[in-house]
Amino acid sequence: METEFDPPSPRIGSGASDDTSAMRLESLGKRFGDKTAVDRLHLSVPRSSFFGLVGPNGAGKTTTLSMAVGLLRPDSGSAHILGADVWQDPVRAKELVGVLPDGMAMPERLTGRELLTYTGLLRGIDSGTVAQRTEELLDVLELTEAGRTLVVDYSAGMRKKIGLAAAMLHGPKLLVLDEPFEAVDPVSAGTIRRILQRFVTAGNAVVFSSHVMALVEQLCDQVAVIASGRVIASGPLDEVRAGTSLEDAFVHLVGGRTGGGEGLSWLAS
Ligand SMILES: Nc1ncnc2c1ncn2[C@@H]1O[C@H](COP(=O)(O)OP(=O)(O)OP(=O)(O)O)[C@@H](O)[C@H]1O
Repeated sequence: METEFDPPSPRIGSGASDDTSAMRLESLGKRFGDKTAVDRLHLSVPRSSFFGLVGPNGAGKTTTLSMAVGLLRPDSGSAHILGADVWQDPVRAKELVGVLPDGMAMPERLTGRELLTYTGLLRGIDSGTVAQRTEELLDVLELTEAGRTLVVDYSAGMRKKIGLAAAMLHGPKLLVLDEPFEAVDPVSAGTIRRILQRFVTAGNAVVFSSHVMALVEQLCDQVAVIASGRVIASGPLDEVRAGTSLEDAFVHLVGGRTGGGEGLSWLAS
């Protein structure tokens, strides 16, 4: 297991020629005013891995993932996706990655089907392939009916699913998903899990953030814990949880408070 005090592992190299990582972040930094959201963060995601990113609220997960995929410009450091520099070679990097951002802004006045068609054509995919993939994705994600509904009328879970479909449409090699299971019903969550597992089995990689430790334990072979904008532990799931549950390891690593029963006496009276 790597901790922030360990020397960088051999996986964390430098330069685009190191192609052993699906995603490699080096000394990534971002400040918002006085607030350091991401603090010289290093992270290496092996190819063919199902990688879970966990951390307390405000730890910097969304900011990190946004910089990793080219949605937010870092103040410092670099991000590579399968050897492509996200900020020097954005077109190549964006061919390789599919992204489900947190709270993604969507064209609200399109139907789900139109959204996927528009996304595919913008990606430069021929219209026949776009039409075929669109129908397949709508079917698999149980959105066939919703394909005729305007996105503005979608529920939170439907938004996640159509966002995931849009992320997968161009056949990326890496999926970066911010809270992909949030607000998704259990049946759809099972479908998404199976789709992602097949994607990884085929040699691709998934990075996703979640607050649901049981889900991360169930799906991921690799995990990183982020706190205060830094990776405080990273590596194979079994090494990070070190014989305990991931939840216990998480609380231990981030120094969680065990209290909560004291105070708020007015509420319990
Ligand atoms: N656009 C912004 N402007 C100012 N501060 C920001 C902005 N985006 C994020 N932050 C701050 O940066 C820190 C990291 O936020 P971030 O959203 O990356 O955390 P997170 O780990 O994804 O949190 P959560 O688990 O609650 O979603 C927080 O303190 C947040 O308030």
